[in-house]
Amino acid sequence: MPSFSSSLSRLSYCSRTSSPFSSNHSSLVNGGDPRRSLSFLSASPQWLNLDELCVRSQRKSVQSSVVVQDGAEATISCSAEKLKGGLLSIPSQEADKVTTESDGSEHQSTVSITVVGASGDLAKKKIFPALFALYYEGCLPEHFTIYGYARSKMTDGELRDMVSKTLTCRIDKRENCGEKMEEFLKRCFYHTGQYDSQEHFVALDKKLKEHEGGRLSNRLFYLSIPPNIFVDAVKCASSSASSVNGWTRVIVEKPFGRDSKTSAALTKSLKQYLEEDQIFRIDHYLGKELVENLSVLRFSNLIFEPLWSRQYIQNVQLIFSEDFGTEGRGGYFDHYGIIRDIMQNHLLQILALFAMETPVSLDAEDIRNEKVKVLRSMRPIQLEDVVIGQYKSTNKGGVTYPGYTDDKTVPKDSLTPTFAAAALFIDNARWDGVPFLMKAGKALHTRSAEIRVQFRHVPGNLYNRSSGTNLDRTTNELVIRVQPDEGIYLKINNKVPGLGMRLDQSNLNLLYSARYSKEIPDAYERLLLDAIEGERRLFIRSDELDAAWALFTPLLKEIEEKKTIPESYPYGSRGPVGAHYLAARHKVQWGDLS
Ligand SMILES: NC(=O)C1=CN([C@@H]2O[C@H](COP(=O)(O)OP(=O)(O)OC[C@H]3O[C@@H](n4cnc5c(N)ncnc54)[C@H](OP(=O)(O)O)[C@@H]3O)[C@@H](O)[C@H]2O)C=CC1
Ligand SMILES: O=C1O[C@H](COP(=O)(O)O)[C@@H](O)[C@H](O)[C@H]1O
Repeated sequence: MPSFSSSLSRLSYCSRTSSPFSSNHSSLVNGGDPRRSLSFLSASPQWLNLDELCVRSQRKSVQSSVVVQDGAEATISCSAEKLKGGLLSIPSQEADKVTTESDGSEHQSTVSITVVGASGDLAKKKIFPALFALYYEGCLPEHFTIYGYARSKMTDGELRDMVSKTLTCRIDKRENCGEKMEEFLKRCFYHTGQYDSQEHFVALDKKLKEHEGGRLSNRLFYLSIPPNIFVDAVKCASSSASSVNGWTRVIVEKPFGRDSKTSAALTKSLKQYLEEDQIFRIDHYLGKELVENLSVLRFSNLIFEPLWSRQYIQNVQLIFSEDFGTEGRGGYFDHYGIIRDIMQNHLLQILALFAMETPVSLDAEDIRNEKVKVLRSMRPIQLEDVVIGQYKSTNKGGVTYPGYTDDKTVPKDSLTPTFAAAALFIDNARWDGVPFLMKAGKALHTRSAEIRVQFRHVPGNLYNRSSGTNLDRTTNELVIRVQPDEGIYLKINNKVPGLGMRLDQSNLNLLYSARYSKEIPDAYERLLLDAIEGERRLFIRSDELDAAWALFTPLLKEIEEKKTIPESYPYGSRGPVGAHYLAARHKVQWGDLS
């Protein structure tokens, strides 16, 4: 089967790297006036013409040389307002370039990645392993350095020991893995510092410069720290350790506030030190393979797009469940609860991607514009359309599973929901009246995340008369299984083979592990690579965030003010029964339970 791709996307996992950071490569876009055509080297070549570059760089001071078609250098200069806080002063895409000097030599760029909060759980579990996977796949630039930054005292060697314990080799590619790990670890360093100390960030800057060796330096900071110290760290990183000649970007982990007000305050504070296009708000669900595939499924298959509306779809279900509790994260979780932890971000982002209109292009801004429109068209969520639950201790097979409030970091009288189900509506022409049901819970019977699309019944019920099959009960269902066992299947009705006429329901099944031998990259790999490349499509823009909080804040406030008591459910169960009544009120049956 031939594979295909657009010029902006990866052909396959990291084939976009086959060139970019290591080779000199200049070509013409536009096909027109060569002086208006710029050539940049970035992982997925991002072609910009001069006008576009100037538009993107507005409010920034830009003056730099670029390579044009004939190999000569041109200097571009767009008007500029000076930036605050000593932040970067040239557009991100530009800093990925390799400039050909007049003597033909190359001035290569380098990327320094600082994991702020490197001693923490997320850094160990996800960030360092993802960076290693990118390195292993040849996705990182030739010149890169990784710095861990945290208050804990550690030497480079101790960081390497810590990191090496969580690095894994891909199942499908074990050759040279040990060697690659060694090479990778040699590129990892550690700097001890406080998050609010300019002095400590100045010292970091000095070390980064030594590694950058005078190259064009690009810097990525990953804030893997609790949210109350985001702003301190951004302030110090931007004023004391941002790049002077390349881009500086900051990946911010959730939670982005806990309601509209706190989220707006966080955005405002971050924007004192960063431009919006430097802020990469991560929602790791957007980096999951099957979530990425959602738009491909819909917009590249003629058979789906015409059905994607209220005319054919009866309801859509977005389901997240985990078969473990808050173990170890109770302190964080109790302040947020499942609605903020999963629904307001992960599930809502999937909903927006699912329901958006066709974007003008696959450009980040075009996609995010469409997502925002969906979020802003959503009907305020009514408390009666929501069920909340909290898991309680249970004993199964002689094993006692703890209840949520048994966690020592959780107050005994906590009303924080660990489960929620909700019916949401999009009041626009495409989705009028279609319930979008969300369900998210911890300590349930299984770990899974899926999108279920239940279609309307076939009118006429022809087979009811001849074979007793009530097609109203066996409607088509499209299931996109995000995890585990990534796959897409469509439930269809078919005839049972034989001389009689009996109907059955079967699955047309695309199971990824059967179809593709290559291991699916972790979401953090995709997102880190995108951040390095300046691809913003899978990151949350501030207006998206505002719209998401505008939808959930009144509901959260009402639940908290009314001190709504969550329905309890046993650890390891299918959640509170209230979720079934909620679905039934909207004439829906949860697909994962039928
Ligand atoms: N862990 C996960 O699975 C997920 C985490 N996140 C988010 O990612 C971020 C990091 O998560 P995680 O690694 O679990 O967080 P941790 O609680 O492990 O914190 C990370 C590091 O920050 C420092 N730190 C912790 N508390 C404080 C404090 N009160 N004041 C100053 N420094 C502190 C510690 O480093 P030191 O003491 O050495 O300075 C710690 O190692 C958080 O925003 C979290 O919400 C998001 C999704 C999933
Ligand atoms: O953001 C979060 O996600 C994890 C679940 O992520 P997954 O990729 O393992 O499905 C969840 O456990 C955590 O509570 C939440 O903060």
